[in-house]
Amino acid sequence: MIPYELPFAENAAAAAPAHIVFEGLRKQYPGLQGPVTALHDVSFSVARGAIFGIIGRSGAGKSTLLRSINMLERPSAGRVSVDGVEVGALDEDGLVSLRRGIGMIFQHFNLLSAKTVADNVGLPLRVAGVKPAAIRSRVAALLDLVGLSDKAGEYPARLSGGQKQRVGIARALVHEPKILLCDEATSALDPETTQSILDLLRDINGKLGLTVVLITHDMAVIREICDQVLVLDRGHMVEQGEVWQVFGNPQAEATKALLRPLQHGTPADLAALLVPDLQGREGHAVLSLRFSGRARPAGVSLAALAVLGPGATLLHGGLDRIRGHAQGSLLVSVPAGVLQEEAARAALVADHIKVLGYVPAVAR
Ligand SMILES: Nc1ncnc2c1ncn2[C@@H]1O[C@H](COP(=O)(O)OP(=O)(O)OP(=O)(O)O)[C@@H](O)[C@H]1O
Repeated sequence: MIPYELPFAENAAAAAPAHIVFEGLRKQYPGLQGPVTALHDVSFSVARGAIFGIIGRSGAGKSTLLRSINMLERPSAGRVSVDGVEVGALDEDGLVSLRRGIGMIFQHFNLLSAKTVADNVGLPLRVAGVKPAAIRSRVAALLDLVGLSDKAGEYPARLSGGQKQRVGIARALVHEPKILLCDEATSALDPETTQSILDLLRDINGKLGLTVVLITHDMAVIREICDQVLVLDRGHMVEQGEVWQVFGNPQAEATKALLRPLQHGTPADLAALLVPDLQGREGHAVLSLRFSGRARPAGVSLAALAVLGPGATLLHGGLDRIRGHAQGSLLVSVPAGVLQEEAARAALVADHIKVLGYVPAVAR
């Protein structure tokens, strides 16, 4: 019998035309001990309507790369194009108009404390000379979009971090941008608030068709919201692709290190029991099964797991669903000698299977 499999959708954004293109981007800053190269020959593109994540450790070059999109940082070499226009070649008026089409939100919100929520959101429109009535209606619509209609008259000091970021998002959207840049937008927030802000960003991406480019050092943010990810390491692009692919089969050391906190390692109590072989004693083998989401995107059928036999025990691990691909790892114990590694591989279609060690019967 063929097990029923849930359908899964491939990411449409991956096939969409490029909205932002980076070609051979290099950035050097002057430093006390000579120039610091923050970006080395970075080339990639961001599809229109995608949520694109840039991740890397501190100092990897994320901010420099993000800020090159609206020319807050000018590259030392190479070019950035938005909608086919090279942004480095724009004159002052061109830059003003480019920046109106690119909203930006920040880790520390950058709100003006002496202005109310409504005034913070409306300020860019006032600066642009928009009439007060039009400002009022636009601000009201945006506060409604971010769920803050009842806070229009409040001052930022009386808002929570999540509410302040919602104001930041509303302000970033005043000029109806086509691109939203998010600079560590959830790094100052607790996990629950982070989730609500990511939900809002996804909602805005869907409703307004915005292209979202975000930088973060947190792989959980990438997993939660992004379609595509680029990994930077000391200014070099070390990995790029669809999020499920990069998570399911990371290649670069930097990616593996960034993913480690999210992975189900071997719990310490179990690791303490493991021996390299049983030396003729009875016991269990502990296997690690890893599923990358490629072979069985819809999930791992219980019928496939049943091949491990009635003596098998699921010990630890789990599957995540990333953009329609189920992936993760399971630690299982099976009576030693009953199951050959190759047989398990063939039956389970696990992408990676490894014997971690053995637990002698007495210690189990
Ligand atoms: N204005 C500057 N002058 C000199 N060096 C700079 C400047 N801005 C950034 N750098 C250097 O460029 C490199 C990349 O910095 P960048 O801020 O882009 O990294 P990042 O990945 O965003 O780091 P973080 O996560 O800590 O913000 C670092 O070595 C940094 O010290």
